[in-house]
Amino acid sequence: MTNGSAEHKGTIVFDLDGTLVDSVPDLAGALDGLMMEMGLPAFGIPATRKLIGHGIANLVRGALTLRSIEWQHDQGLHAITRFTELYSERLSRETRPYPDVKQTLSMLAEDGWQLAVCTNKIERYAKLILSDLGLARFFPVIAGPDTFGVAKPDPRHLLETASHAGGGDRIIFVGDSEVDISTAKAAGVPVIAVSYGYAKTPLAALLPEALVDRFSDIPKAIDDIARECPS
Ligand SMILES: O=C(O)COP(=O)(O)O
Repeated sequence: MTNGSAEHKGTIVFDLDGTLVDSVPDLAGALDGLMMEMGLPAFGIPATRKLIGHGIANLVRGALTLRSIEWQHDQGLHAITRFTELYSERLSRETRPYPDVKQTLSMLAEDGWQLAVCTNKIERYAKLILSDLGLARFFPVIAGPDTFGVAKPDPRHLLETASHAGGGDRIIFVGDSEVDISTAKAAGVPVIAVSYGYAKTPLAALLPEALVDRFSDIPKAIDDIARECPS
C-alpha cells in the first residue's frame, strides 16, 4: 500500500495472533486433529489459547508436555510436521480480524504511518492468512521467525522488521502478549498492548507505554506516545 520514504511518520509494527486476528479457533482445530490422531484428549479453544505465542514448534511441544508425553526428537518432529499440515488446511477457515482492524489500518496508513507485521507464525502462513482476510495490502513487510532467522522475544526480529519496512527512525510496536512486550522492551521500542488477546498474565504489570481494550483505540495511543516522546 505504501513504500518506505522520508515522508513517513514512522513504522507501526503489529503482532499477528491475538492482535490483528483471532486465530485460536483454527489453531485449536489443528491441535485437536493432531491429538485425535495420537489418541490423546482434545484441548479446545481456552487451553489452546494459552499455548500461543512462541510459534508452532513450541505450541506442539507444550501440548505434548501437558499430555505427559515425553519429548522424543523423531516423534516430536513428526508431531510438528503433522500439526503444520493440519493447520495449513484451515489457516483462515474460522480466523477473523478483530473488530475495526481494517478501518483502523486504513486510517493509520492514510495518516502517513508505514505498517508491518512481526509474528512468530511462519511467514508463508502469516501472508496467506492476511491475504485471505484482505489485510495483506497494508503491510509491505510480514516477517515470521523464518524471515530473518530470529524470533520474538529476540529484539532483532522486531528491529529487522521495522528496518525493512523503511518507515524511518520512529518505531512503535503493538502486541497482545508477554512475549511482545519483552521484545519491545529489549529493542527499546515503545509498545502498545491490547487487552483482548492471548496474554497469560495482566499486561499492565509489564509496563507497556499504553494498554488499550479495542483496536480502534490504537491511533489515539500512538498520538499520545508520539507527543510524549518526540523523535
Ligand atoms: O504463532 C504463535 O505462536 C504466535 O504468533 P504471534 O507472534 O503472531 O502472536
